[in-house]
Order: sequence, then C-alpha cells, then structure tokens
Amino acid sequence: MKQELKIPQATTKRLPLYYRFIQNFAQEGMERISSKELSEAMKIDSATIRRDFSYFGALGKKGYGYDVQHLLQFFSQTLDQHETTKVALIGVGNLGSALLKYNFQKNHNTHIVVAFDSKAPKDGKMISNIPVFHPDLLEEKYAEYGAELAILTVSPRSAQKMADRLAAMNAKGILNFTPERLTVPDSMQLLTIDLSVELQALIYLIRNQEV
Ligand SMILES: NC(=O)c1ccc[n+]([C@@H]2O[C@H](COP(=O)([O-])OP(=O)(O)OC[C@H]3O[C@@H](n4cnc5c(N)ncnc54)[C@H](O)[C@@H]3O)[C@@H](O)[C@H]2O)c1
Repeated sequence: MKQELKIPQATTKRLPLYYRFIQNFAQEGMERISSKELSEAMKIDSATIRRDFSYFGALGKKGYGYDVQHLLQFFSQTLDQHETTKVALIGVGNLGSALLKYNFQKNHNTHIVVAFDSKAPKDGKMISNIPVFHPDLLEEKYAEYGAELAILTVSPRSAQKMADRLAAMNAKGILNFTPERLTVPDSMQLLTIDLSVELQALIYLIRNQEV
C-alpha cells in the first residue's frame, strides 16, 4: 500500500475483507455490484463502504455501482497479493502454536516461515513443519529466512525487548498479540490485537444497544 495515502487504520483493516468478498463475486460471474449489495453481503453499512472506497479515488460510477473486475484488479494491486509476505512468529506457546498450525493456509500470500521460542534448542526444532529457533538466533535466522514482519506472541514481559530487537533489524511491522502497549519507531508499523479490549468493546456495544 502506498505510504503517502493517509488511510484510516479502520479502513485499512477492512481492505482484505473487501478483497475476499470481491473475489467471491467475481467467481460467481458478477460483473458489477452496488455498495448496497456489498453492504448486505459484508454486513458493513453502505456509507462506510462508499467512504472507504473514496480514499482511493473514483472506483465506481454513480448509478452504475462498481465494476467487479476493476475492483478485483485494484485490491489485488493495492494489497500486493501477487507477492508472498514471509512472517516470523516470536513466542510458540499456547497462542503461537495455534497460529503456527493454522499458518494462513487459506491465504497463499502470507506465510510464517520461521519461529522463535526461548524454550527451543539452539539448533532449532520443527513444529508444524516450521523451524523454531532460540531467540539468541533471531537476527541471523530472521534475515536468513527473509522474514519481513513478525507476529509477537511472547509473554508480556518479553514483548518490548523483542520489539526493540525487531526495530533494530528494520523489521517492517509487528502484529502484537501481547497486552503490552509497545513503543516502536515511526518507520515501523504496529498493529495490536488485544482480545480483552475487543471483548470489552463488544460488551459495551451490547449493553448500549440494550438501553
Ligand atoms: N492464549 C490466549 O488465548 C491469548 C489471547 C490473547 C492474548 N494472549 C497473549 O499472547 C501472548 C502469548 O500467550 P500464550 O497463552 O501463548 O502464552 P504462553 O506462556 O503459552 O507462551 C508464551 C511463549 O513465549 C515464549 N517466550 C517468552 N519470552 C520469549 C522471547 N523473548 N523470545 C521468544 N519466545 C519467548 C515462552 O517460552 C512461551 O512458549 C501473551 O502475551 C498473552 O497475554 C494470549
């Protein structure tokens, strides 16, 4: 995605979802789609969809809707779906093991290629067909396996230390599953998935709806 476009994070997070739905529409042979149809399929309100798409210029025409092939090409290019992104996983405990096993099998463009855990032996071991090394080898193996970004599933107390090491190696980004609020340089992208926060937000939405 181009850096110069100031796209809100909420919009950015919806882009892969749009792409997935548009792929389905194309497979069904649909040639054009309205924001209302997209809205009904994706359960996102159509004003949000129109606003999200407006960040990328004129993707559709008033009264016509969106050309499915055009959208497909646009999202494929925007999300760099032709290139595989190699990911490192740091912390292979309960959550990390599950992610390693899952390894984005349905998305052929993202792949965990190497993992690290402080309990792993220095010469590594295989878990779910992926090599897992001791974090002493992070810098060496991260580069050797061509990882671009990292998923952080270490215990909270190790999170900032590992983020600092990733920043020092110019890792492009971190998907942080730990509850730690990490500090990273501006040159690095950071997304935090805090399940407790998401759950609290859901509970808040449910309670507000009930009032
Ligand atoms: N399990 C969940 O459902 C869940 C949900 C949301 C968030 N989290 C968060 O995700 C993180 C992992 O959770 P978990 O349940 O898998 O914990 P876990 O204790 O099972 O696993 C953590 C793993 O990280 C390893 N580790 C610790 N320091 C390390 C380092 N410096 N380098 C490499 N490996 C290191 C440990 O050896 C361990 O295997 C925690 O921060 C937790 O708060 C977990």
